[in-house]
Parts: sequence; C-alpha cells; structure tokens
Amino acid sequence: MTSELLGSIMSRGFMSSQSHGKALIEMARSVIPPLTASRHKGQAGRTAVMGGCKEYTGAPYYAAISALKIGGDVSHVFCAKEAAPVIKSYSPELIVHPILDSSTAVSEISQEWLPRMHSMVIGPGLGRDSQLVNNVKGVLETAKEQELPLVIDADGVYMITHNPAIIRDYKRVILTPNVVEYARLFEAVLGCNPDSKDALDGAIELSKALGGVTIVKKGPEDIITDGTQGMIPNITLSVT
Ligand SMILES: NC(=O)C1=CN([C@@H]2O[C@H](COP(=O)(O)OP(=O)(O)OC[C@H]3O[C@@H](n4cnc5c(N)ncnc54)[C@H](O)[C@@H]3O)[C@@H](O)[C@H]2O)[C@@H](O)CC1
Ligand SMILES: Nc1ncnc2c1ncn2[C@@H]1O[C@H](COP(=O)(O)OP(=O)(O)OP(=O)(O)O)[C@@H](O)[C@H]1O
Repeated sequence: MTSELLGSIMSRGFMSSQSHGKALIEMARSVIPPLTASRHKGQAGRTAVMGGCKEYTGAPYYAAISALKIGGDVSHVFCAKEAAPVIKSYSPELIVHPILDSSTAVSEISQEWLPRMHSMVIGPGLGRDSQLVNNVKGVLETAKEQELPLVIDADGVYMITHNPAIIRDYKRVILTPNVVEYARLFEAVLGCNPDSKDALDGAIELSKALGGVTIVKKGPEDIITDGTQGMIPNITLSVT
C-alpha cells in the first residue's frame, strides 16, 4: 500500500467518524486497486514484516499473509535464521529472509530491500533479544528516511515504549497496542496510568505527546487517533 493510499484511508476514516462499520469497509475497499491487464505483480503493494524469532513464528506469518489476503501483491518476512524454515513451511506465497539476527542485517535490508517496499510492519513475534531489536531499530531509521508507512505492533510497541524518540514526530507510523501494551506505552510517555473513563481523550493526548503518530488502541472498543481527532469505529454492523 502506498503512503498516498494510507493517507487516504486515514483522512477518510476520520471524516466518517460518525458513520458505522459499513462505511469503513467501503472506504477500505475503495483504496484497493482494481485488477486489470495493464498491471503487474507488485503494483498493488509490497510489504515487509520485521519479526519472527526462535519462539514466535505464527505472528509474523499472520501479519504477512494478511497483507496478501487484503489485496497486497508481495509479502516479505525478515526474521531470525531459526524462524525462517518454519515460516516458509506455512506458505509458499511468502518471501522469507533469514537475516534479521545477522551482523549485516541493517545494511543488507536497508540497501537491498527497503527501496523496493511500500510499507513495513514491525514487531509481530520479534521477541526481545537485544541483537534483533537493535537491528530493527537500524532498519527503522532507514525506513523513516525513505518515508515508508509503518505499522508497529506487539514487541515493536514494547521497543517503542523503551525508546519513544525513535518514532516521535514521524507521521507515517501506526501503533497498534493491545490493552497491556497501551498502558505500558502511556506510562512511559505521559508518566501516569491511562484513565479508563476518558479513554478517547487519553489516546489523543498520547498521540499528541508522540508528535501526532496514529494510534489504534485495541480492546473491547478500538480507538483510532492521530492526535487531532479520535474515533471509536463500530465495525460490528459491517459483518453482515
Ligand atoms: N504464534 C505466535 O507467533 C505468537 C506470537 N506472539 C508474540 O509474542 C510476543 C509477546 O507477546 P505477549 O502478548 O506475550 O506480550 P507480553 O509479554 O507483553 O505480555 C502481555 C500480557 O498481557 C496479557 N494481556 C493481553 N491483553 C490483555 C487484556 N486486555 N487484559 C489483561 N491482560 C492482557 C497477555 O495475556 C500477556 O500475558 C509478541 O511479539 C507477539 O507478536 C503472541 O502474540 C502469541 C502468538
Ligand atoms: N475485550 C474484548 N472484547 C471484544 N473484542 C476485543 C476485546 N479485546 C480485544 N478485542 C478485539 O480483538 C482485537 C485484537 O485485540 P487484542 O487485545 O487481542 O490484541 P493483541 O493481543 O495485540 O492481539 P493480536 O496480536 O492477535 O492482534 C481488537 O482489535 C478487538 O477488535
């Protein structure tokens, strides 16, 4: 997905904050390019997933395969060496690089692969091994230089909790914390626990403190904010 499409989703998402799930699904559908004979593989999106270690192989698989299932053309997974054969065995559709724990990971991924990517997901099944995390931080710096849209989830959110400066003021990032990840991030950035009574205002405040990054807080009710506006999408109505 290009950054323009991402921007389109976000702006139209906020515009439709009063509407229901059906409108959100329509909005997402409208930015998926049609299949035509003039297009070739890759034009509908090339995604890189940074995650997958000895313990966790399912999470990066689901992130990468989901990008294909919603219309993307090519999904790469950059993971630790031990995780690669396992992730490859889940699907012949994924391109799996066993290099995220290598000493040359940052230069190899940054120079050879990032210029070809349209978006990047950081964190699913990444774990907390310092070499993996440091390599991901290095790759993230290059991704920012290239203005790549980023989604940061799971252990990626943990990484940001300990280094919020890495993404502060970078507008093309979406953080997707669950309840526990959100509470940790909130405490780290704002120095107090989130108030469940003012969940929407709290999320807006957190986004603002991070320079307007987009936050999708997951929970019984999801909250989406870019620090200027917030919405609680009602997607249950869209299922039928
Ligand atoms: N098959 C896989 O590859 C899996 C990989 N995972 C990866 O494992 C890594 C660590 O994830 P963890 O989720 O263990 O993170 P943490 O080690 O930060 O643990 C978070 C804890 O919070 C709890 N929690 C979550 N939502 C909660 C809620 N609403 N209320 C109260 N408690 C709640 C969880 O049960 C968990 O014990 C991530 O990188 C993640 O992607 C896991 O998500 C599970 C599956
Ligand atoms: N208490 C809840 N009631 C209903 N739906 C929930 C609840 N908590 C989470 N969800 C739904 O599950 C989605 C994932 O949230 P969850 O808290 O499981 O995040 P997660 O631990 O990061 O999971 P995953 O890694 O699978 O995304 C949310 O976007 C929300 O739609």
